[in-house]
Amino acid sequence: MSELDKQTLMSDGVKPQTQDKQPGVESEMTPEPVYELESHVGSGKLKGKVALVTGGDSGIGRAVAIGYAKEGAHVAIAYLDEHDDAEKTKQRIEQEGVNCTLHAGDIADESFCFNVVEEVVEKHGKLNILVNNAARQEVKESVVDISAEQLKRTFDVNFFAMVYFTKAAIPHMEAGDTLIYTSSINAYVGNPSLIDYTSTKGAIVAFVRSVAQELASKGIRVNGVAPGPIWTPLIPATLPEDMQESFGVSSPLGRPGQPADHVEPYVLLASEGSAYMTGQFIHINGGMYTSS
Ligand SMILES: NC(=O)C1=CN([C@@H]2O[C@H](COP(=O)(O)OP(=O)(O)OC[C@H]3O[C@@H](n4cnc5c(N)ncnc54)[C@H](O)[C@@H]3O)[C@@H](O)[C@H]2O)C=CC1
Ligand SMILES: CC(=O)C(C)=O
Repeated sequence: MSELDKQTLMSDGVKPQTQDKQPGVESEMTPEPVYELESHVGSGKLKGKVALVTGGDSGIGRAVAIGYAKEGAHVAIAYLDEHDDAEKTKQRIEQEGVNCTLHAGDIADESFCFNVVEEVVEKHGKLNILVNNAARQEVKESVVDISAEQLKRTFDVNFFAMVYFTKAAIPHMEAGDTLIYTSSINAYVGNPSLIDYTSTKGAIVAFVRSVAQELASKGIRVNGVAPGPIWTPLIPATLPEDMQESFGVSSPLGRPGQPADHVEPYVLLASEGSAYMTGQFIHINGGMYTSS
């Protein structure tokens, strides 16, 4: 049994629970997600680098932000308004002896995205790693129930914001720097109750493959991660309790994923260990989908 299985023992599934606002709050979850493992001992893979992680206050982004700090990177976090989660993450990052800055605001606003990048470069002097990870979702039974407002908001936050951050970051990046995007298993298998969300995740896959080709000649690598069912605030904040009943237990590995399952794959994509990878996606889904 892995350390993660021992710590979480969620092979019976999650206890369905609801939060009344999105983004959800990690400290209100029972059990709280596992975002850090003792088995991840930093070895300076990102020493002196500067990383910006959107959605880095909680869930997958928090795990990645702390993992990068353990590897020696200074970290900036963009998030909407979950200030308690963000402060807790900042405190943990600073325990690693690196700097952390918090940038609260709505990434649907293009000027906010450009300002965050400028603030990061001003404060830290450079930007080496951009993790485009923040997202939202709303369950609807049918495509005909998706309002124009929901469709626009989901694309604004999940896809257009990633494009804004990418455009803002590239002028500050050089050979060896990396861009990383969070997609979803849903982009590969479809999801009839998250059609707009799933479409944004498909757009991200196409975007990564295209930008990777553009930036290869500059030595800037562009990759992504496609998580499966992961126990994060997004779940109680957006999925009805009946959809949480079987969350992750039908995966071949028999449990929901945890944010901590993402740390070392995101470290790999940010570091020299993946020097010959670009335009690729790593699938973290307990074996629920096996392809590229
Ligand atoms: N939890 C899961 O089962 C899966 C999650 N993912 C993806 O993982 C990524 C991270 O999500 P989780 O860690 O699951 O949840 P989370 O709720 O911890 O993270 C979502 C983040 O997005 C940020 N955010 C949302 N709207 C924003 C806005 N308008 N402006 C600024 N920030 C905003 C929130 O502040 C939050 O930090 C997302 O891209 C999600 O689509 C993909 C597949 C499965
Ligand atoms: C699989 C997936 O993307 C969610 C959020 O459920």
